[in-house]
Parts: sequence; C-alpha cells; structure tokens
Amino acid sequence: MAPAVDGHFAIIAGISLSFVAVKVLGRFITKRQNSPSLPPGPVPLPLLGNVLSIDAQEPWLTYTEWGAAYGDLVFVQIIDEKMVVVNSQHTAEALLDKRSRIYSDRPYLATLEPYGLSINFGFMGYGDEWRLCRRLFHQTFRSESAVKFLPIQIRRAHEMVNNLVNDPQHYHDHFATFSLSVVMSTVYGHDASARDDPLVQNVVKALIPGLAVLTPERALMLKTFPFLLKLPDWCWGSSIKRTAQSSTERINEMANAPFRYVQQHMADSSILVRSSMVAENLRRMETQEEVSNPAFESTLKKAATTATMGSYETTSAILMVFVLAMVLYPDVQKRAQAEIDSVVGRERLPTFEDRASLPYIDALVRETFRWQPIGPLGIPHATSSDDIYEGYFIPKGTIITYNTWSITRDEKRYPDASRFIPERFIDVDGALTGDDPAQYTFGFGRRACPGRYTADASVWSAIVTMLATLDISSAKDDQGKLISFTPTFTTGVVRCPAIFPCSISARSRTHSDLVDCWQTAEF
Ligand code: HEM
Repeated sequence: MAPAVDGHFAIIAGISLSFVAVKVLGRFITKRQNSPSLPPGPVPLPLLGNVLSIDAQEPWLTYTEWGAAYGDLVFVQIIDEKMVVVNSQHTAEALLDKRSRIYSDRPYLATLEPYGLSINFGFMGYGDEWRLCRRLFHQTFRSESAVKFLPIQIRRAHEMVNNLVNDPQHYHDHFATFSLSVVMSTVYGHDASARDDPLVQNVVKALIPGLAVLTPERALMLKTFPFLLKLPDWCWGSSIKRTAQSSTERINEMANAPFRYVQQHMADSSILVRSSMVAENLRRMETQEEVSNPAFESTLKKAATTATMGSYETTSAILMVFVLAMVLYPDVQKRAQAEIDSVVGRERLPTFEDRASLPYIDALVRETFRWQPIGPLGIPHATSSDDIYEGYFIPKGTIITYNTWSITRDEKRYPDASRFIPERFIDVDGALTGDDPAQYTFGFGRRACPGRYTADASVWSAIVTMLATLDISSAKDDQGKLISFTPTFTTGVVRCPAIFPCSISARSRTHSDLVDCWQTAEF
C-alpha cells in the first residue's frame, strides 16, 4: 500500500506544484503586462548598447533625430549605463523642476577625483556637502545680491572694449579676461590687471587642460580600466597618471592662491579688503564659533573655485557666438546700434539704467543664447530613486540628459530656427515677448545654474558696450577681398565657435575718443 500512498502523494504534490507554478507565472505575466515599460528608444546592440549610433562630436543631433522618432523621452543604453534623453522644455520641467527630489543627483564621472575636478560642486552628487556649497554660492549670486556687481561688470566691459580696439586679433583672449576679471572681483575682491594677471593666468593654466579631459570617453576609459591610474612610472600608459597628477596640482593652486590672497589681505589691517564672497564668509566664520572652521573653509573654497570654473568658458563662449552673429548678420548689428544711438545718444555709454529702454538689445541677447546654445546638452542629472512618468518606468541611477539643442530647434516655436533673428522675441507693440531662452539654457530644477543673474548681466553689459562703440564685420585680405569661412565649433564641456577671421574697430572718431577716455580714466 505504501507505494499507492506515495503515488497519491506524488500526484497531489505534482498538482499543488503545478498550481503554484501557474500562479507564479500568471502573476509574473500580469506584472509584466501591468508594470510600466522603459521609455521607447533605439534597439541596443548586445554589450555596447546604442553607443555606435550616436554622433560622437555632436550627440545632440542624434538625440534630436531620436526625439522626432520616439517622442519627448528616449531611452538610450550606453554600455552598462541607462540614460533617458528629454527632448522638450515641458517634459524637462515636469521631471527636473516638479520632481526635483528625485532628479537632482549627478552621474558618477571617473575623471573627477583623479584630475582634481571634484572640487567643483557642480559635479557633486546630491547630498549635504552639495547643499552647503550651493547655499554659500546662492548668498552671493542670487538676483538681489548680484546687483551689487553691476558697476564692476560695466567697468570691466569698458576695459574689454579698450583691449579689443587696441588688439582686435586676440578678441577671444579679451573675452576670457573679461569673464575671469568679473568673477575674480566678485568672489575674491581681486582687481585683476587687464593683461597677464597672475591669478587669472593660474586659472587659464589649470582649466584649459583640466576641462579638456572631461569627456565621456575619458570617464568611460577610467571607469573600465581604473588600474591605469596606478601604473608604475616606467610602464607604458603611465602618462595618464602623470597628467592626472599635474592637473590636480594646477587646480589646487588655482583654488588656493586667490584664497590665500584674501586671507593675507584680511590679516593686514593696513589694506582695505574689498567685499567679496570669500571675505564675507571668512568674516562670518570668525564670528560664528559653531561653524566648524576647517570643514567650512574647505566648503567655501569649493564654492569659490566652482564660481571661477562655472564662469570661465561660458561667458566668453557666449561672446564668441555674439561676434559670429554680428559678422554673419550685419543688418542686426545696424538695427541694434540705431536703438542705442536713439536711446542713449553718442556722448555717453549705456548703463544698466538704460536696459528697460533697449528691448532690441535684450532680444539680441536672447537670440545669442538660443541660436548657438553653448551647452547643447546642459550638465546631465541622475535619478536618486525609481520613478514612473506618464506610464514609463525610469529606474534609480538613470542619467537624465536634457536636450537644449532640440528645444532651440523647435520650428513651431522658432520658425527658421537656424537663422539669427532677434525679432522673434519682440511682439507687435515692440516689447519683449514672454519667451526667454534663459528658461532652458541655464538648466532645470535644483541644479539650475546659480550664476545665471551674474552671467546675464555680464553678457548684457559686454554686448551693449561693444554695440555702442565697435563695428564688427567680416575680415578682408590684403587685396581688400572679404575672407569667407564656414563656422566651426569646439566640443567639450562648452560648445564655442572656433576662432574665425573678423574685423573689430571703433565705430567712429567720437567712439574712439570715448575709448581713449576710459583708458586714462581712474576707476
Ligand atoms: C553664459 C553663461 C552660462 C550658462 C549658459 C550656464 C549654464 C549652466 C547650465 C546649463 C548648468 C547646469 C544646470 C543643470 O544641471 O540643470 C549650469 C550649472 C552651474 N553654473 Fe552656469 N552657466 C553660465 C554661467 C555661469 C556663471 C557666470 C557662473 C558663476 C558665477 C555659473 C555657475 C554655475 C554653477 C555653480 C553650476 C552648478 C550648479 C549645481 O550643480 O548645483 N554659471 N550652468
């Protein structure tokens, strides 16, 4: 009988197991059916994902094409990384602004630590240290505080025009000096000399090679082969380690030298210390015992260095875009100069008090930010937990790339989008429209650019002063023939027009006299 019992038992057990298996399978299938899927996207290859389909030089062009094929949200697999590309302002706001609790992290970059770039809080993960850096930064650069820098910005713009008239060939260098001299004043109270300033040179020495290594390929290489940073000096391939070490040394010097400058000035009672982000916070640190000094000092140094890094390439790249537009669209330049002449006259230079009466200049500034965005993909965010948006599953740790380029190329919003047309921001009454590209060119949510008010004022003061005093046009060769060129752009953290031939000169005798006045004026 025993075998019969066993047989029954086996049958019952079999039926039960099958029942459980069917139940589990049923649940799995229902879950698969009900569970949200990843956003649509191109089919990935095994191991490599979609890497080979992406334009390596201008990835935003590929993402814009995919946006047209798959919609606002596109899922992309890059080797073992998940990425979601956001192709519209509306969806970027819905995720990065309205759900900023989830979408404010940054992806891990294997290049940051070894090259000394982790000092930049713009690349830090979302956490307490980032929060403290951002708070210190915000105190100095929020819109109400940033107004106190306006006189410095105007003064530096005058100095820049002076440099441009005297040495027009090196226009790009003068833009870089302008952008760094503004940030050096605001952050360290340092009045940089117009040329060859040692603190400015430290920045250029550190950042030109430092930012160049911030490419996704370099980060991927170090993530995949971290031993490259540990190779002994005699070994082939150890140059990467040495480049990383020297980058770290240069960045440390760039961070420490201006900090020491403020501390030494504060210690010397005979020197009047200019108000600046670092001086104000060091003073506060002396009076607030509860602040842990070394930790606070290190955070302050990070916030200050990030301001320099955040300003360096961005402001000068926008001014390069402006000059390119003036060379290619001379009628725009004429209309802008006519507005300045009629509102400000030719006897004085524009100031911020004139800004509200110069709508065409503001439209031109907006178009400069839109026409050739200097950050076509901004800085990527990352999710810190799982999310579901409009039925799509976005897993924790996904890289979120918002495609600013595709927003600027939306033909419904910007007809003839590839042309430089400031009039698109002017309404029928001649006033500015409500469409301001600052809503998307400075990023989104809690990580949106905290330097945008200073950036906007620097760019406006530089552009209005150049338009008031200079003529910018195509360069001519020795025979007087126009030199034609096809604009090209650098790629890297910031997309900037590569140096192109152009002619920059004072608009008239009156204007060159004004330039001479600034040269001799006591500021
Ligand atoms: C033309 C000028 C500029 C443009 C177009 C620009 C644009 C941007 C963008 C797109 C981001 C990333 C935002 C995001 O992740 O959503 C960013 C971040 C940042 N920018 Fe700017 N920026 C400019 C100038 C400046 C200036 C002048 C400063 C400093 C005074 C600055 C400081 C920063 C900082 C600190 C961050 C990192 C914020 C964080 O991660 O919390 N930027 N900027």
